[in-house]
Amino acid sequence: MGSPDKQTSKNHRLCQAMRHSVHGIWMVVSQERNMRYHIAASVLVVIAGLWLGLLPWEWLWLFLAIFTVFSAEFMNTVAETFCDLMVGHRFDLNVKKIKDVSAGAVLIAALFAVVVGLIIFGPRLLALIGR
Ligand SMILES: Nc1ncnc2c1ncn2[C@@H]1O[C@H](COP(=O)(O)OP(=O)(O)OP(=O)(O)O)[C@@H](O)[C@H]1O
Repeated sequence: MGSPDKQTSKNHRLCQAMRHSVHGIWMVVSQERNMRYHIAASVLVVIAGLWLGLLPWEWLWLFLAIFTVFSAEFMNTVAETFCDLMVGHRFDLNVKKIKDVSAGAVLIAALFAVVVGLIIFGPRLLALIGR
């Protein structure tokens, strides 16, 4: 993706808003290593789900977990970027609190995803091992 445009006014068209949203998604995916780990893990989980033939309600829980983690990572990136904009490399106790709490939110979302994964895949994997 090229250098960002210099627009500071509101979006006037839906396609303009969409373009900026896609740019935002691309920035997180291309710049945040953890986001790429989340995507890789999600792709593996979806492949495993297809292989094991999950039920519709199981897919719903899985996608809820996946998108909860993605959303938390996006908000974490927003918090980190805003903090860095405010204080740069200067140590600040409030910035530490914001960044740590924000990282904690991602961790909680990831734990939720692990629990959902265990509930959905655990019995199936045990059955496969026990064959
Ligand atoms: N300006 C700052 N003032 C105080 N503490 C900071 C500051 N910048 C970073 N920290 C501390 O360092 C930790 C790591 O900060 P950083 O911005 O690198 O987050 P990260 O979670 O490692 O980033 P990423 O999500 O990109 O991997 C923060 O959780 C916070 O405790």
